[in-house]
This record gives sequence, structure tokens and C-alpha cells, in this order.
Amino acid sequence: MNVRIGQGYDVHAFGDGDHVMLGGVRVPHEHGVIAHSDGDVVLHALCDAMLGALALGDIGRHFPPSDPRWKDADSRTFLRHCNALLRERGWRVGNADITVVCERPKVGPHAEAMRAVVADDLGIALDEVSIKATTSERLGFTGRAEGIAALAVCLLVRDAG
Ligand SMILES: Nc1ccn([C@@H]2O[C@H](COP(=O)(O)O)[C@@H](O)[C@H]2O)c(=O)n1
Ligand SMILES: C[C@@]1(CO)OP(=O)(O)OP(=O)(O)OC[C@H]1O
Repeated sequence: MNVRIGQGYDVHAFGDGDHVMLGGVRVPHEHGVIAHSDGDVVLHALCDAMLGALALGDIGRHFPPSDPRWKDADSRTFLRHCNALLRERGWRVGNADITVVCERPKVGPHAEAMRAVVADDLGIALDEVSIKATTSERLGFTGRAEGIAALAVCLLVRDAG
């Protein structure tokens, strides 16, 4: 079996609003995020990890922020597109591990729903998707609750043939 590895990172600043989208799940919060799309840092970081594993560029190359088609877009559209790019090349995500960094909102209560969305969109098993969270102990921009960040690592697998 052939394998590839990729990593991704995304940040969005908090702004006006009453929820954030995380892993395709609407999470109530006292702020929204400032973004061209729905600003889902979990899915953006994961897309970048998947694209990076095959050296296919980054999310901004595939979905330019200058393109009005992606205004307020559902980031699951990006995830499914990236997954299709891998699948048509014979690859699939073997597993993905994602960490969300923010003081608030609490991610834990929503993590299982996020895992289910990601596993469904990638067509992989639930136990192949991990979503974790940490604060940054009130340090830095996440610690001051100015924004939210996510880091993703994924392994791609392909049957040797
Ligand atoms: N936004 C967050 C941040 C953290 N958690 C959960 O709390 C645990 C402790 O966080 P520390 O930063 O103090 O280590 C962490 O392991 C998560 O389980 C969370 O759900 N949402
Ligand atoms: C997702 C895109 C879509 O236009 O815009 P944003 O929602 O602003 O998110 P970002 O993480 O900055 O990635 C760039 C773009 O691809």
C-alpha cells in the first residue's frame, strides 16, 4: 500500500454573528467569524492537508477568495471537491486528526457530530476521523479570544497495483 501525508492550518478572526461553523456543524457562539466562505477552520485545514498530501496546492488556489461563487459557501463543498480530486487519482483518506484551538466555544460537545460529517463526506469510517480541541491558556490571539484556529494532519492511502 502506498501512503502520503499532509498537514493543514487555518485561522479566522471572530466578528459579528451568533455561531461558528466547525466541521460542518453549526456551533452557537457569541461571535461569528470573518471569512469569504462560511469560515469553517476545521474543514479548511483538512482540505489543505488533503491537497498538500498530493502537492495539489492549497484551498485558495482551488477556491479563490476573489471568486463570488464561494461567498458564504458551505465548506463541505470544498471538502467533497478535494476528496473527489484524491479519489480520481486512486487515493483515499486513511485517517485524519484535527485539533481546534480556541478558548471558546467548547468544541467537545460537538466533536462527535463533526466527526460524523467529515467521515460521511470523505466516505470513510468514523474511527478514521479524530477531532480534538485545546485552549492556548489565554496566550496569543486565540488566548485573547480574537479568533479560532485549526490544525489538520491526514494520511492518504492507495492500494499498490
Ligand atoms: N475550545 C475548547 C478547548 C478545550 N476543550 C476541551 O478542554 C480540554 C482542556 O483544554 P486545555 O486547553 O485546558 O488543555 C481539552 O482537552 C478539550 O477536551 C474544548 O472542548 N473546547
Ligand atoms: C475558503 C476561501 C474561499 O474563497 O475563503 P475564506 O472563507 O476566507 O477562507 P480561507 O481559510 O481564508 O481560505 C481561502 C479561500 O479558499
